[in-house]
Amino acid sequence: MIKAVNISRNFGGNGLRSTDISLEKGGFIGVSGASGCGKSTLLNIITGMLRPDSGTVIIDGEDIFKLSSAARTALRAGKIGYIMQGSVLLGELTVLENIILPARIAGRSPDRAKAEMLCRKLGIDNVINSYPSDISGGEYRRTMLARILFADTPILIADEPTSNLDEESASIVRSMIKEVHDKGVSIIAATHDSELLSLADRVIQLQPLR
Ligand SMILES: Nc1ncnc2c1ncn2[C@@H]1O[C@H](COP(=O)(O)OP(=O)(O)OP(=O)(O)O)[C@@H](O)[C@H]1O
Repeated sequence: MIKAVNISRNFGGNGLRSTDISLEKGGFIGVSGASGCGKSTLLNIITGMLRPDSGTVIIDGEDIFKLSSAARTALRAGKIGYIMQGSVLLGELTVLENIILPARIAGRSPDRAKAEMLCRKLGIDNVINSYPSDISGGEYRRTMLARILFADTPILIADEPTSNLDEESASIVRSMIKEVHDKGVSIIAATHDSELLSLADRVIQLQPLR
C-alpha cells in the first residue's frame, strides 16, 4: 500500500537518514528510535506532508511527489488517517462536531450514530457535547483518534499515539489500534511505547543522522 525507497531529509545536520519502508495490506509496522532520529520526519514524508531530499514514495501505485499538491492532498484524505504530533481540535466545536468535521468538509452527511459508538468505545461518550477546553488531555487525544477512525481510511499512520497519556487512556488507544488492525486496516505507528510496538508485525529501528 505504501512503498518508500531511499527517503531522506536533512535539516542542517539533523533529520532522517536514508530509509526504506514498505507497508503491505493489513500490515502493522512499528517505528522506534531515540528522540530526534527522524520518526515524525519519516511519517510526514510517507503521508506526503513533507518533501524528501531523496527517494520515492509510492501509495497504491502513485508516485505521490510527482502529483500536484492538490492531488496529493486528495489521495491522502481518501486513503490515510494521520494522527500527527501537535494536531489540534477546533475550540469552537464540541467533541462530537470535531469528530464528524472531516466528513462534513468532504461533503458527506456524517453518521452521528457511528460517531457516538466510537466515543463509547473510546470512553469519551460523557464529554461528547463538551468543548475541547473543558476536557482532559487524555480525552482530547482520544477525540483526535476518534476523528481519524471515523473517516474509515484503509491506512492509519500514528505518531506517538499513546505518549503523555495516563495508563487507562493509553490502554484504550492501544486496544482501538489493535481492533482496527484486526479489521484489516494497515498501520504504521511511531512510538516509544513497548506495549504498542509489541502489537506490530515488524519494527523498524531508526538510527540518528549523526
Ligand atoms: N522543520 C524542521 N526544521 C528544522 N529541523 C527539523 C525540522 N523537523 C525536524 N527537524 C529536526 O530533525 C530531527 C528529527 O526530528 P523528528 O521530529 O523527525 O524526530 P523524532 O524521532 O520524531 O523525535 P521525537 O521522538 O522526539 O518526537 C530533529 O533533530 C529535529 O530537530
